[in-house]
Amino acid sequence: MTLRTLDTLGPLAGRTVIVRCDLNVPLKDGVITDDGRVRASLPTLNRLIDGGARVVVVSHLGRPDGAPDARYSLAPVAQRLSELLGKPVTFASDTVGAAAQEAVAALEDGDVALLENLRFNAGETSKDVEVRSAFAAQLAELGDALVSDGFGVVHREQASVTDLAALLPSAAGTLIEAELDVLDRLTSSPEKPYTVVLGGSKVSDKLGVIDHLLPRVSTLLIGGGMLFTFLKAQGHAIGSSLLEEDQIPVVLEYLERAKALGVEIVLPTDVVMASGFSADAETAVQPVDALEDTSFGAKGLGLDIGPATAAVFAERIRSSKTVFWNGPAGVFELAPFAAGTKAVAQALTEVDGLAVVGGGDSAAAVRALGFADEAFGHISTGGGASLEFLEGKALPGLEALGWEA
Ligand SMILES: Nc1ncnc2c1ncn2[C@@H]1O[C@H](COP(=O)(O)OP(=O)(O)O)[C@@H](O)[C@H]1O
Ligand SMILES: O=C(OP(=O)(O)O)[C@H](O)COP(=O)(O)O
Repeated sequence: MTLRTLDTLGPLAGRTVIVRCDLNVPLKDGVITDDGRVRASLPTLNRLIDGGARVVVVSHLGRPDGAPDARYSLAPVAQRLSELLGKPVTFASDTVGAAAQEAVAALEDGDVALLENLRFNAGETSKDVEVRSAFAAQLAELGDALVSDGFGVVHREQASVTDLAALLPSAAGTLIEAELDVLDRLTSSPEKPYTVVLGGSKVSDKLGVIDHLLPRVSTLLIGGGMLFTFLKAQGHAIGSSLLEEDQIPVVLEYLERAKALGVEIVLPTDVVMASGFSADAETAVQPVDALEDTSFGAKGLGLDIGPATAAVFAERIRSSKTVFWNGPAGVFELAPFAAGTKAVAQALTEVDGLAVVGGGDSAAAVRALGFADEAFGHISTGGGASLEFLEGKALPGLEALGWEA
């Protein structure tokens, strides 16, 4: 079976359509610091509005504990969505119950309501299928059809992502279609040389993707927090840098297999070491066989790839025909450790081919560093989701829409 797309729902004028978006945006003191996911949701929403549907948007934000928590309210998102759509968006203070029902009942054709954070209800993320289905049934009462467009959550088995799709006529929105189109090109017939750049801090989460990618890629560039597990595995002293010791055997096996397959795993030759995790820490660029040879010795933290490594990574990226990048090369949030990530991002913009950025933090990083979305072939709205897709895993939120991997 293939993905059910919007056209399969038929004319939507006058129908009440629930749209499951991923509006999980970063917030600082209640202010949205990167509205990329809201913008990415606009094409589907505008299509439904223009088609005369009554649009009920639902989403999660952060990981509240199944109960209301003001820090995770979607209220600031409702305001941003209204600005971007150029029309009022009614905000309902609950996802189900009277507040939601009233907001939905008041909608005219082409109107939009956003309901409060789905995860304020324990039923959304419950592992108990019955609890989840009961919540999904309450959601289903609010509409006649479901458009699922939250690509960032398709790897989650949650009420609004999977259970709800079984209760209403359902289809994927255009964001999910666009994401799959690009990710499919990365998995089915990537033009070679195909380079994957990995970094970030979720080391063990991401090592699994290497297992699947090794037979498919030409080159793997390893930066970010995960590089230190590789360096340690090769016998280097790494000071107090991020390390997942139990992953050392895994990493050694990858290095062996890469050699056998003729895949090049490029590890840094230099690293920016720091006296502490702060923007005013003392720093020193060190070759990888002398990471502890600074005044801060074994207390030093490796927080970015060094300039020689950044130049090599950039050259490899630029000379590739297909590039996928997940995970910042360093702690880009702090200016002294942003250069590696900036060099990687810049090189991706210069690829003569397909360059894809995947991951919440990687996407936020390129925008924070001043790059325009259009400079890249594609910026995926899902970090975990895009990696699981590349790993070839079954994604429950896509299967609920008819997709078969
Ligand atoms: N050397 C490093 N040590 C510690 N943290 C790092 C290092 N390099 C990058 N990071 C951090 O990794 C985080 C992003 O990691 P991750 O969540 O895995 O990426 P993504 O969301 O793009 O998948 C950033 O906040 C960045 O500061
Ligand atoms: O931010 C998200 O994922 P990502 O950080 O992997 O891109 C999605 O909104 C999913 O959120 P979750 O990981 O809390 O289920």
